Amino acid sequence: MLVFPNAKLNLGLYVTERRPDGFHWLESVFLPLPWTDALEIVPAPAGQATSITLSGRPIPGDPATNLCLKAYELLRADYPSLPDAQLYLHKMVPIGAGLGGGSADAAFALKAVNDLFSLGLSLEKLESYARRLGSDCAFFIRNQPVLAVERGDVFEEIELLVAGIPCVVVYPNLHISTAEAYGRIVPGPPTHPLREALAQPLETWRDTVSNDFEQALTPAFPVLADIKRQLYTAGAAYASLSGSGSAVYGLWPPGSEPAPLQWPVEFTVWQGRL
Ligand SMILES: C[C@](O)(CO)[C@H](O)COP(=O)(O)OP(=O)(O)OC[C@H]1O[C@@H](n2ccc(N)nc2=O)[C@H](O)[C@@H]1O
Ligand SMILES: Nc1ncnc2c1ncn2[C@@H]1O[C@H](COP(=O)(O)OP(=O)(O)OP(=O)(O)O)[C@@H](O)[C@H]1O
Repeated sequence: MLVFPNAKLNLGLYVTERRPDGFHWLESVFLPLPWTDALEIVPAPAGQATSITLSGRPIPGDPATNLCLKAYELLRADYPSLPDAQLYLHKMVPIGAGLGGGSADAAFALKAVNDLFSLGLSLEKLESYARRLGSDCAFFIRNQPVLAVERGDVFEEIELLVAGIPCVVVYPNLHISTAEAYGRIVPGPPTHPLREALAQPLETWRDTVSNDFEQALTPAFPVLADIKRQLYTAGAAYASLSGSGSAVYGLWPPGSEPAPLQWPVEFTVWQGRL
């Protein structure tokens, strides 16, 4: 079975409180972004153990710790009749980018195994497995715009008029560790209530919708502010860091087009529509 795990963007992100377990409460809107990896899962030939073959962008760390394998093993612990499998991951979404790429791979692996081996798991059950693999992971089960609260893994419905609008995402080839980024945050309440701010026209978001990681990370990584400035110069109506960075994105009003932009060769840029 071949699936295409997509990335996500955070539209506003407020880290409101540190929890006793070291995690944080947050409030953010998650949007699916059609920038994808490719993941294939097939039953292994007789006598061959479960394995993963990686291609594309190099993933730091031991392949044995890949989140796709972790997802497979998590289900196998509860469904021992699952056969050995071969996983093939072609990585295209930048890592340590705030785009949730690893979490998407894990969530899509859960969904693919559920379909391939007819486990019959409900979306709620898949979400509860996903939560055990990472805070961002549960979002990718339903993979639709939501207001995320608590650890970023509890969702409320939200109506947004962003489908199809032009978007540019810029990854400055800078891996920011999520744990380290949270370590730089001083939690506090949102400056503007997110749901209300996002109900207003796109052009107003610049003044009312922000990501707490931006202020926390920009002193150490001024390139993030440079990219944001360039996106606004190219006509973006709204620009922001995604998640804990380092990807920065711009959104353009419906019917408009980003002005041509020049980026250093080591940057990776995605341009398309939401
Ligand atoms: C920044 C976001 O991408 C916003 O969507 C997410 O909150 C990050 O989610 P994630 O990458 O799935 O994070 P996890 O793999 O669960 O956790 C990585 C590390 O981030 C920190 N972490 C994560 C989520 C959260 N609500 N509070 C935290 O403090 C913890 O130090 C944790 O050890
Ligand atoms: N399939 C995978 N894709 C990416 N990273 C993976 C994967 N499996 C395991 N990892 C590990 O997770 C780390 C990346 O996690 P990290 O949370 O920083 O980035 P991310 O998944 O790209 O998204 P985000 O920055 O939004 O959390 C990598 O350093 C790698 O060791």
